[in-house]
Amino acid sequence: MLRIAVPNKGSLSEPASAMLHEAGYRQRKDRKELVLVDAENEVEFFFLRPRDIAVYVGSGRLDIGITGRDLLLDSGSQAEEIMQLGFAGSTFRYATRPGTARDVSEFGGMTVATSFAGLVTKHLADSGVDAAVVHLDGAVETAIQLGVAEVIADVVETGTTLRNAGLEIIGEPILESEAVVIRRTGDPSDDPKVQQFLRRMQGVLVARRYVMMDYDIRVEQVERAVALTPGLESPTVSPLHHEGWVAVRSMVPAKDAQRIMDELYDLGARAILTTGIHACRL
Ligand SMILES: Nc1ncnc2c1ncn2[C@@H]1O[C@H](COP(=O)(O)OP(=O)(O)OP(=O)(O)O)[C@@H](O)[C@H]1O
Ligand SMILES: O=P(O)(O)OC[C@H]1O[C@H](OP(=O)(O)OP(=O)(O)O)[C@H](O)[C@@H]1O
Ligand SMILES: [Mg+2]
Repeated sequence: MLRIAVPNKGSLSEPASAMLHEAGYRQRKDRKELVLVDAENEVEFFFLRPRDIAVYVGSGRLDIGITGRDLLLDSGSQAEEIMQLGFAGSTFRYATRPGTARDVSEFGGMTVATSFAGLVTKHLADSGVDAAVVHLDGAVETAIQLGVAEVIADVVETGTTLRNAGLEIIGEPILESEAVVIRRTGDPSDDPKVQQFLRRMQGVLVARRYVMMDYDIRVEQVERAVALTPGLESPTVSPLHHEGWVAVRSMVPAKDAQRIMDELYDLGARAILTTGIHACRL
């Protein structure tokens, strides 16, 4: 059985379970369930606090896990990223009240409040800045107002929380984060069970990002049309009964589909159809 750690709470939890469900795995119906065996797929899921996942995987107790890159790096565990999952995207940044500092280099002697003390301590040391770090569990934006720190370091998605607290971002992002699959550092990369899991997850990503496009076009225009729809490998081109015409089938990025349909139409393509992809193995 492949033993997989899944976030049980927070921003990572629901999208992780949704993705696993789309990949054909059983998921828990009750949020209080801590362990779930999916016998058919020979997988056992452990629903754990997002912060603890890298610890379990890094110690080798669980084979792989889903967590955030920021949590992985903060934990200092012996675990590494093996796949990006494209959700829970955020940046990790410093912020202060306006006028406090223009750059990280000016944080010397100040206190930085954060829930990611490992990450921040390392970043300050790497930047050669001597600042104190105070660890808080959450809602760190309020720490400045309450006089616990002059600087905070926190997850920023839209920036709304920072704005509402009257804070401004300082310096470049410490890190760009998203949900990732992790394994213990140095574990063999060719474990067939892990490989199968990753192929399934990859299939979900592709099914979410691409649509299938079909169209008919005159033979003389095929090369120009195919340049617009190169597909992942190469488009399928089949003869039509109507002489001088061919049918083309190709995967295109969902976000570009409408623009590509317009451009194909202008090239003379007709019967242009897009259909969703439910699952795939590349
Ligand atoms: N607003 C957000 N947008 C995108 N990702 C986020 C956001 N907040 C947290 N994350 C990501 O979620 C992970 C943190 O998960 P965790 O469950 O510890 O915190 P949380 O989502 O803030 O939940 P909680 O309600 O427990 O504070 C990190 O990888 C972080 O980058
Ligand atoms: O840039 P934004 O879109 O505003 O999102 C970022 C905020 O979301 C998370 O907070 P959460 O609501 O999880 O509270 P927490 O601080 O207690 O973790 C994170 O810690 C930031 O505070
Ligand atoms: Mg939070």
